[in-house]
Amino acid sequence: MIEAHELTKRFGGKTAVDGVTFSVQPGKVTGFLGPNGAGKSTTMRLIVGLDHPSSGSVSVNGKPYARHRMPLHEVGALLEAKAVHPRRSAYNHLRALAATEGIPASRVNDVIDLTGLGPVARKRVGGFSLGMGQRLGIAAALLGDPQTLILDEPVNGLDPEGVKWVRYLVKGLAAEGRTVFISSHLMSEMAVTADHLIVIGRGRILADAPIETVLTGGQAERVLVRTDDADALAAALAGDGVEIRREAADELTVLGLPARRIAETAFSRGILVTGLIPQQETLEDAYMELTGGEVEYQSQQIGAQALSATEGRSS
Ligand SMILES: Nc1ncnc2c1ncn2[C@@H]1O[C@H](COP(=O)(O)OP(=O)(O)OP(=O)(O)O)[C@@H](O)[C@H]1O
Repeated sequence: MIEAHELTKRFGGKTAVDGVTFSVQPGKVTGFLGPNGAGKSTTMRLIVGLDHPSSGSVSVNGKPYARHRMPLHEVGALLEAKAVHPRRSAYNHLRALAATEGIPASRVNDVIDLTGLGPVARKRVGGFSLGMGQRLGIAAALLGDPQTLILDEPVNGLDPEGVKWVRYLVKGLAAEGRTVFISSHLMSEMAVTADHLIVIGRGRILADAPIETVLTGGQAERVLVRTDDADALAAALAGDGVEIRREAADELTVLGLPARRIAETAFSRGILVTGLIPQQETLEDAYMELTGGEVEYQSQQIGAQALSATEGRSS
């Protein structure tokens, strides 16, 4: 389990992580989702002690990372810019790492097999593709068979087969009861991988909830209804906590009532319903709603800058 309390990190005048409090539970995949510059990598670096908090605290399995005597056995981390000697082979890199905590060579071979690195294990890491480098980072994270896994953008640079492999790997690790914390800016990937989501924007937590709750935005149910008598149905459905929007002459959006209740009301009044379609927000919609104002570099601003630069040239 990972527990952060009022965790803050400032770089000069810039607050990268702004008083975040959250916990990452064992037995499920927790996605850490946010736009570029949101503070995901900084938070993960703070968890494993690569950066020190300006204030607040964070612990892994009950203690700060640095206080674990055998950290590779407790926490496996894949973080960007991992220092790997480019002239060393993947096998030797993993052997050296394993030696720091007395991990046997057989385990090195196991993680090489598990991550599909076998054919390149004796090659120099300097010549690795981004995807192979990611697999090596994941192999290193798994070396100590840790209870907690922290993976920063693990699918970055992987081909579709690799992306799928990571998905099944992390789900399998969580199913074994491990704590899995995985960052991404890819909403679509998180939608099929994570059980729980922590959404961050400009260093602050915007949502911390099961994935289904984030998908529905915690909002009332929304159902699109097609009917031959929209006026009569709207009148029959009106009530406390119910919002009805007229979309077209024969179409209503009803918020706050389940589809079955709408069908029952229509049936009891003899109103013909020709369509009843529960609307599910996509994770992308939910994410845009959550992070809309929290993006560090808004695309329209970049557009506006480009436009003014063009105008500058033409004048
Ligand atoms: N060492 C540093 N010195 C100064 N500013 C930093 C440093 N590390 C991160 N930042 C700033 O802190 C903010 C958060 O960065 P961070 O890398 O944690 O975000 P992120 O969510 O991981 O983004 P990305 O998806 O782009 O990696 C950014 O504004 C970044 O520029």
